[in-house]
Amino acid sequence: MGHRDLGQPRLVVVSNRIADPRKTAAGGLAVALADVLNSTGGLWFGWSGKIDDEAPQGEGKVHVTQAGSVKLATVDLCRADHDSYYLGYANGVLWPVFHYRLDLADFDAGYIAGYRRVNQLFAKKLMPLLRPDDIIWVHDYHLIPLAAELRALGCTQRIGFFLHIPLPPPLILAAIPGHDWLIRALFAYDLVGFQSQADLSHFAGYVTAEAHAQQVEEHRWRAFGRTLEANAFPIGLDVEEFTTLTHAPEGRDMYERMRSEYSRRKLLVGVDRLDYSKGLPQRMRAFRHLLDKYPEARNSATLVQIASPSREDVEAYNDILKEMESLCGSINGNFGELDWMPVRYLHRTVARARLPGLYRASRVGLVTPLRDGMNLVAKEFVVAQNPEDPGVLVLSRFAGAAEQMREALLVNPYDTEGTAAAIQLALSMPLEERRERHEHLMKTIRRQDVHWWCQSFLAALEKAQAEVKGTPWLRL
Ligand SMILES: O=P(O)(O)OC[C@H]1O[C@H](O[C@H]2O[C@H](CO)[C@@H](O)[C@H](O)[C@H]2O)[C@H](O)[C@@H](O)[C@@H]1O
Ligand SMILES: O=c1ccn([C@@H]2O[C@H](COP(=O)(O)OP(=O)(O)O)[C@@H](O)[C@H]2O)c(=O)[nH]1
Repeated sequence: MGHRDLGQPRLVVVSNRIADPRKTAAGGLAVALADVLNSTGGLWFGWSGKIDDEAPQGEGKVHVTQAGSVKLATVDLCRADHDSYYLGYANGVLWPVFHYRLDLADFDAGYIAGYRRVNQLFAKKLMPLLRPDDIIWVHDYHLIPLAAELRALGCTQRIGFFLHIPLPPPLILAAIPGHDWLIRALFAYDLVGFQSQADLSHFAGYVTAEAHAQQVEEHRWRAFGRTLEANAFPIGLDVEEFTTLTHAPEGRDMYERMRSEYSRRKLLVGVDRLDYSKGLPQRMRAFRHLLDKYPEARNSATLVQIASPSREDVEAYNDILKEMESLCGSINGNFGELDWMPVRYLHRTVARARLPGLYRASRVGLVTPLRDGMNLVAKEFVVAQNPEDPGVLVLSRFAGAAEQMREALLVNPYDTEGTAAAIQLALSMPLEERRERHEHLMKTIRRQDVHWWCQSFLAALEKAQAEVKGTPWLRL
């Protein structure tokens, strides 16, 4: 995909997390959007990552810089806004509920006001930067009401929304106090995209049952006086970029080092943010079961688990760190030998440039979330493999990626024995079967890459009927 031509609408991307698109970032959303904007150019607007203790509530300084063909505009947040919007509502309410974890949600009534204030702030700061023919693409659960706030300020441009995380079944969604407000806000967009068909069907179920929406065409629903298009657009990788990274000096160096360190053993690898949705304790228990039940794995399989620190100020994340340390410690204590430690656990972020070498040196990739919007690590692991001697992906059926990646070994991460058996199968899989599975997975990953994702979403948005002028505006 080349830069958007003169005369074509400019792409404006809005997301909470932004990154310099010329550098690598951790977190699937920032990685994917940097890849997209690097090839299209445009404006990327979001939170600066800074907290300004001087700023009053609902206010923040805007910083504008140029990064190659991308203009970056970022806003600071004051502590109270950051805490109620990002830690509170986005990551204390929406994240757990959208990942089916009502038990972890903190329905503090104060959070929603901060969430709304920051969405209003984003709308206010973005408006003056917009051109009449811009096409605006808003990302993720932090910014669901942004289009409605922009519309309230007179924005008539096309606006699309993509949800990177799962959308739960209607009755789980309906547990959020004010859920109707959130879904009503979605109808201010012209197009809403989801990661999977499962998410799309939950959306259809919710709007039909709770908002009495009418389905007017295959992918169009009418409610609150507006018609909205919704569809599934599974996010992909920049396969070329990741392949280049694999063969770059840093990738090769990492590969060589891992191979020589583990020349006598088979490596298993896990790379995740330390998040309860990623199923890390369940993975450790499955690995422990493997060592217990399949003695041939002892002294011959080593699991390298990277757990990148994440959202440490959100209460629901407190326990997982201790649980992981205790599980890894007890596995090493019980099964380790003087010359072999079963688990190498790193509680830190590893630079993305080093990951392909680690993936390529591993016989098994473990991607076993309890729920995940997509999971780009699953795709990265496959792309980094040597096609002549590829490793095997063990993938949770509850990751969005499982809808596309049927040739992985699909597991139920809650089933310790079943997951251990799949790991054992992966460790002993014959070369021919590994090659066949890898070839099929690569075909899908190449066909539905990040450029396909971006082009198909934007093509649908450009076609979506502009119903903005003269629409009686739904006030939130
Ligand atoms: O920004 P953070 O709070 O540090 O969190 C990092 C990102 O996590 C989530 O990523 C999701 O998007 C990925 C790409 O589509 C997808 O593969 C993954 O399954 C999702 O969990 C979150 O949705 C992003 O907003 C965060 O930036
Ligand atoms: O220590 C780490 C951990 C993760 N990542 C990257 O962060 C992204 C994680 O995206 P994913 O979709 O798997 O999950 P998310 O963290 O966005 O929920 C992937 O590109 C990883 O390569 C990284 O660079 N270093």
